[in-house]
Amino acid sequence: MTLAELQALDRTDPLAPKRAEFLLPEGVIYLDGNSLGALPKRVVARMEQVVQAEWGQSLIKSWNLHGWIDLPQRVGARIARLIGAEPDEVIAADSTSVNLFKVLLAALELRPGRRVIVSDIDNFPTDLYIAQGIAELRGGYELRFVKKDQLEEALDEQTAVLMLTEVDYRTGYLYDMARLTRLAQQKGALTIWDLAHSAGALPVQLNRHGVDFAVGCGYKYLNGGPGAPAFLFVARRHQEATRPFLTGWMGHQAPFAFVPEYLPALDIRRLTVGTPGVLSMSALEAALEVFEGVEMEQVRQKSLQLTDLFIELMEPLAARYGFQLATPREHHRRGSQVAYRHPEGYAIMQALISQGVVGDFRAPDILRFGFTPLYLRYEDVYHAVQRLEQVMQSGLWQEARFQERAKVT
Ligand SMILES: Cc1ncc(COP(=O)(O)O)c(C=O)c1O
Ligand SMILES: Nc1c(O)cccc1C(=O)C[C@H](N)C(=O)O
Repeated sequence: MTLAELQALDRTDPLAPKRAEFLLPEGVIYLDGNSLGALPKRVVARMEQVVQAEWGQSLIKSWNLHGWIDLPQRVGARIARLIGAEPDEVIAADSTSVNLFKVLLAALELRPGRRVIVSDIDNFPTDLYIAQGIAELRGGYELRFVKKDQLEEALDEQTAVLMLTEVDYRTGYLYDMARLTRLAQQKGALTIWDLAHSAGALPVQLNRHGVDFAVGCGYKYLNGGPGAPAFLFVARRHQEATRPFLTGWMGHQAPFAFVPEYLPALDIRRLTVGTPGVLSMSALEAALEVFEGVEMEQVRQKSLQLTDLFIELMEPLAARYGFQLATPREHHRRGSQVAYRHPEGYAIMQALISQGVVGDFRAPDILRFGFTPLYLRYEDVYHAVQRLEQVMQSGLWQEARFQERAKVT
């Protein structure tokens, strides 16, 4: 497609007006919203209000006056709409890792006779680390971490939990949530889905597929800001039996009764622990307002068009410079990112970033490009590929080869 054709597409794109709701640096094409979402303008205004007016003027009265105490549930309810859940099944809290710890421990308790946790060996490491920690804490568990194509046969009558990330953080591979949930449940196991790379990126249907538990990030496609609170989902049918083990006072039935005995809250609040981070929760709440009036099907349609376009425009470069597509071409197996393998991936990405196209690198050899339909234009995809071509043609990437690796990639 030509640049003029892509600009015409941008003019008729129903999501195009959303871009103006973000603060984006001039001249930068941001393809890393799958790691840290861009800044919604309304977050800036909300921060000003929460800090100056609420904290500054109303001080402690704000917990009631400005609804600080209900933020985790309010934010959870907004996320619920995006992931196919009911408002009372989702709560914002802690980090994804901590939430995974809470729901994995609770899920194992719901399957007491079973001793196996199944996951993908290529899952995001924190998920695997949390399972390792829990297995050590509880003792007697087998961690069955296998390749994607062995997952099905790894499930058996000993399996307590199948724990997966819906979109593979490296390749963008999108799991069949419906099928894997069904297969696990047919064996009597429970499912935990990590939605870090799917919430806000594509339509998720937790209840339609009968998912038991889920967790996810607030700072990627939900744009809540660095270290934004994460969220967790517990299907209503499990809420009463789900035991909290991080039994902090915010998960108590009556936190302000200050009684010595722990009694879990009667609803999903039992999976909260301590005082919510009001500033970051407020930022996430404001960021989620950007999704008002947006249907996830719309987002998905544009996301697939953007990623299709990128793959298409990359074909000649892939052939000439040896980029190997690591992301499935099939729409139903692709998340909202495109990844290429290249032995010089790190240097190439550093050079590309220096030219204003921000993607990232994942060891050992993956160049990763995230596509966020709320603030990306079709035109951006064209320019991103052009700049990559310049980086390769000019040999600029070779200058980055011997640079020291950044601490955070
Ligand atoms: C799939 C997945 N799960 C979990 C995390 C980490 O979550 P947190 O740092 O909020 O614990 C990430 C990214 O950081 C991720 O990609
Ligand atoms: N959470 C991150 C951080 O604190 C620093 C740098 C990157 C991140 C990320 O989110 C990484 C991301 N989960 C990934 O898919 O690689």
